[in-house]
Amino acid sequence: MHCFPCFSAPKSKKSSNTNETNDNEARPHERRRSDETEQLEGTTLKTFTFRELATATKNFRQECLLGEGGFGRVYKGTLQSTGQVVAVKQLDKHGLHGNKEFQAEVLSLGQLDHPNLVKFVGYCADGDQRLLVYDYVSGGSLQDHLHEPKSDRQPMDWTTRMQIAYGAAQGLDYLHDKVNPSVIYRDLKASNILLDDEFCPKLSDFGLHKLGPGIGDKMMALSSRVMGTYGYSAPEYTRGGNLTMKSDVYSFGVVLLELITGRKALDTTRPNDEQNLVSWAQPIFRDPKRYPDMADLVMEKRFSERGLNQAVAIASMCVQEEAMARPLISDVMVALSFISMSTEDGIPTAVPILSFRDKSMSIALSRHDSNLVSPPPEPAMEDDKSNMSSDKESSLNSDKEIVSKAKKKKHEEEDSSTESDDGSDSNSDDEHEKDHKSPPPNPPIDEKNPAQSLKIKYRYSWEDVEVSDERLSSKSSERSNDESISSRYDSERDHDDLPMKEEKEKKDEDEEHTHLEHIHRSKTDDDQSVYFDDDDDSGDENETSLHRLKSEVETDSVEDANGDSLHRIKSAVEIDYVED
Ligand SMILES: Nc1ncnc2c1ncn2[C@@H]1O[C@H](COP(=O)(O)OP(=O)(O)OP(=O)(O)O)[C@@H](O)[C@H]1O
Repeated sequence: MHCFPCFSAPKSKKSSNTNETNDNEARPHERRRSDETEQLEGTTLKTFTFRELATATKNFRQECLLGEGGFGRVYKGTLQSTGQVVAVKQLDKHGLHGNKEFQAEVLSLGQLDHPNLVKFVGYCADGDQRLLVYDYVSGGSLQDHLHEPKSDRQPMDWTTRMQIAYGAAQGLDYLHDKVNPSVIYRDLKASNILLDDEFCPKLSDFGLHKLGPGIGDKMMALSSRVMGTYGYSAPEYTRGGNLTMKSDVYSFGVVLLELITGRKALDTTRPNDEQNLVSWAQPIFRDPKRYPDMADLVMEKRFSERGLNQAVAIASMCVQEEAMARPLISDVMVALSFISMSTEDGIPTAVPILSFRDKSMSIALSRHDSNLVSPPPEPAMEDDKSNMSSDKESSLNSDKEIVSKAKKKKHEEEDSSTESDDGSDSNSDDEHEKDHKSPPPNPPIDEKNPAQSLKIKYRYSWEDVEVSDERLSSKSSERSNDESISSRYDSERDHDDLPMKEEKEKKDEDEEHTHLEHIHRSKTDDDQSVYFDDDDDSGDENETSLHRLKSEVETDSVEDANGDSLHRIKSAVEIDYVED
């Protein structure tokens, strides 16, 4: 039931123009035939004939129909040539685009590859038929598991739920942060999160909006696809169609709430004030004592209260009305990595190792240097003398690592707008905007709003953990203006100062609604500790305990086979448990 997907190095995006060859004009050196299926050189993407897919799906027989969504019907099929089981999506004809446009879009889709995305296998553009072929994901959707469970199935336990949330966050983070140009998911919801046999989540339906209804079908587009799904769509999106990555974060928050509560995003069978999950949850967010009441009853309270509090806090941050106040999905992902590893008592013993040797990380480190956009280095380029290398290898060989070190991931700054949009949209007058065109001002802190104050502490600390030396120095000054809490805690530890302690207790009281708290403790530029406050609101003042998270970051550059300079980052995170 456990799934610890690791990152795959994203592929460099090629200009889709180079692949806009019409099927009939295919040049022999670009394609290789295998029966009727063709594989595009340089990709794993295949082109299929209509006949081949008709055979695979028994002529699109009803018994093979998996369901029908906004883009068309989906059939289960078996490819005759390989025996591979696939899902074949037959796009509705009203949304048809020209062959070249279609091919450009699917080729760009074919570049997306991540363990938490449904694998796109290939496509068919035959006459007026447009079909997309995906790996078949056997476990059904999250919607099925949460809201239409089979009677012979055990209800999903807490850890599985959090691992699904973590995996989905990784998939979304990949689309937002790891591919260039970024992809806005647009329609994240429980029915679009498919689960394999081991409950590993795979996001489906990503990047399809360009293949949906065309310009002539604008109204249809607005009503059925662009506006997303009611209950999941961010308020700014439903109101005015303003679509950003933060809209995806909102939808993610709704899914996380569904996982926590077992309630549907929209449930018209419930009383009026409970039909919309977010509206129902909002007043509870302001009253943490009620958090345990939110939990899905089928879990029979088999979860740690602390983990629950943290998960609810994250969800509350994601579904904030104000888009700018929502966290980046990368922040959410890191937070969930800890919660998803929690043991029964809520104390994480380990976090998964994540590998970063790709261009995205280089971009993150040198955000303004476009020359750094280069392919990922070959795996065995340089002897890695540090013990991080063995950690990395083991992460590749095993899905689950119980280790004390873990790789931390990068965070984009709010001003990384150069990567923040779906470039496929960039040359269109599409309805969404760049997520961050300029460094956004921090929204004013509303101390009465626990979600907001949580967010601010949280984001600052994570940025500090992972920034490079160069960035850290600039962050230090920023931090010094905003370190009321950290300096308070630091002084307290260093000097055991009684008045300060009293002040802390008062502060604790003031912040009794804060459940996920990260506090800076910077030692050197690349050796920092961050403390997770484990206060579970048990009321026992003497049992305050903290997880110490120590981060070490190392960077270097190496040359690839072409002599191009590649930047690498190695980072380790150590967690230990300290008594306050
Ligand atoms: N790769 C896949 N493997 C297994 N089942 C799939 C796959 N892709 C889609 N399905 C199933 O096919 C059905 C239709 O899926 P589709 O994504 O087209 O629509 P939807 O998610 O139900 O609705 P919407 O289009 O509004 O997102 C769903 O039951 C879905 O779970």
